[in-house]
Amino acid sequence: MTIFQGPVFDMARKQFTTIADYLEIDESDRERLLYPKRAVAISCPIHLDDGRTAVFQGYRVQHHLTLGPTKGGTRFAKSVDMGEVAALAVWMSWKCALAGLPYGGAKGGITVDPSALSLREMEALSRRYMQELIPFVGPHVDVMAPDMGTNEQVMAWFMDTYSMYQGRTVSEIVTGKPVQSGGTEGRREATGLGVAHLTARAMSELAIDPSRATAIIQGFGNVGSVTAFELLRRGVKIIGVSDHTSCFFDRNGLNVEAMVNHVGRHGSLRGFEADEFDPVDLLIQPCDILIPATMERVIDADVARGLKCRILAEGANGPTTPEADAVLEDRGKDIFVIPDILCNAGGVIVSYFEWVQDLQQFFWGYDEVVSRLNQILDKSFHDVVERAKRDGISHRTAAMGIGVNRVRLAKKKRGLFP
Ligand SMILES: NC(=O)C1=CN([C@@H]2O[C@H](COP(=O)(O)OP(=O)(O)OC[C@H]3O[C@@H](n4cnc5c(N)ncnc54)[C@H](O)[C@@H]3O)[C@@H](O)[C@H]2O)C=CC1
Ligand SMILES: O=C(O)CCC(=O)C(=O)O
Repeated sequence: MTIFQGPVFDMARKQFTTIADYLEIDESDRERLLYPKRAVAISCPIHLDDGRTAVFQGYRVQHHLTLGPTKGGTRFAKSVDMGEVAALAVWMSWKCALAGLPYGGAKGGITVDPSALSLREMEALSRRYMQELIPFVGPHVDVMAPDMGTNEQVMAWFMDTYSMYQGRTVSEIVTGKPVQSGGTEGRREATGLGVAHLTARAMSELAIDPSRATAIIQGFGNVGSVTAFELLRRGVKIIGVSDHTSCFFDRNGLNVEAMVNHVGRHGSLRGFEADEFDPVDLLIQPCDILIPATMERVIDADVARGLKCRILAEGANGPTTPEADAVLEDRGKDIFVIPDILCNAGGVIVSYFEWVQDLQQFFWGYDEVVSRLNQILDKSFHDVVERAKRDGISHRTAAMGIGVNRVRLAKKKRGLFP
């Protein structure tokens, strides 16, 4: 019996079994690699604007501490539970190892609909969450960052709350902060920039001309909107976009800039245009590039059978179920998959740069950040594609295989005492 349960953790467990079989990892070593080292559950009471007190459930899971501090985002969403954040923490470990970062994986969050909170309530909840976690985090223990439902402002509140407790500014306690508060140039855009950069690499592998390519993007938050903008800048036509409120599709291309402005003013795509598309059908429309940038498990076996894209670039974490992966395998690899732990690694890579800059109090310019980001992404992309070709395996198995093996070797070298 384990506290890590539910469909998302099951998915991480199934994927791990596939990788452990591929790497021929001993049965006796498997649990040590898969199960998180630490998991904290907290209650966060806050005063609501109407005077009532509400208690929100929060979590933080630290998957392994073998390579350095743990690292990963904080999610505010209705779906958050221990199983979901544990799976996301496990994926962070493989992601960091694939990119060669000196971190284990972590993830945390609060079960809440952030759109139902006022700004004051959001600040109270963010500060209370960090305050409850102070005994369990630290710049060399566990370093948080943004994820779904959180942003630069939430990171600034986290940093301020931790710093007040320490009696000095500790900017290296979280990443993804505003540049004005010790953040790095480029972190806000990093995940989307990385998704677009790797999508361009995939287009070049498949000899697709960006100026003739079309893309559909599910999710128009940090990752989805920056990816849309960056692909557009590279000449790709964005024909489909959705968020949790609305869905739009136009073969002639959507006005991405107007959409970004609308979301900036209204918080979502609701009311952008009257002419809406059925979100259930969006993912299976013909296009060159499909980018899921929302929740886990949106591409199940049925959706996978219906996909008509040539590149599946996973901006989200865990968008494709293991059953869908099996369908994609059966389809004979006609879709070039850029798996999540490779595709969306730009965020944590630039978070690493932010942490390093904060520790040194020596800051880099935007061009340096992006050039170092692209170097790491290019190497990871090359490693994954070559490993997949060499061993006749999927890109996901190759990416996770590289990540899991690096963690396994690090644990093996350190040994187990007594
Ligand atoms: N922010 C980051 O740096 C990173 C984020 N990710 C992953 O990318 C994904 C998106 O994260 P962010 O963009 O940061 O979140 P966000 O909170 O900025 O945006 C989320 C977007 O998804 C939409 N959405 C939520 N549920 C939906 C549904 N059922 N159908 C359609 N749209 C839906 C929301 O309306 C919003 O547009 C998540 O899986 C996250 O874990 C991965 C790596 C880094
Ligand atoms: O920037 C980070 O530390 C983590 C980003 C994240 O949560 C993710 O890659 O899923």
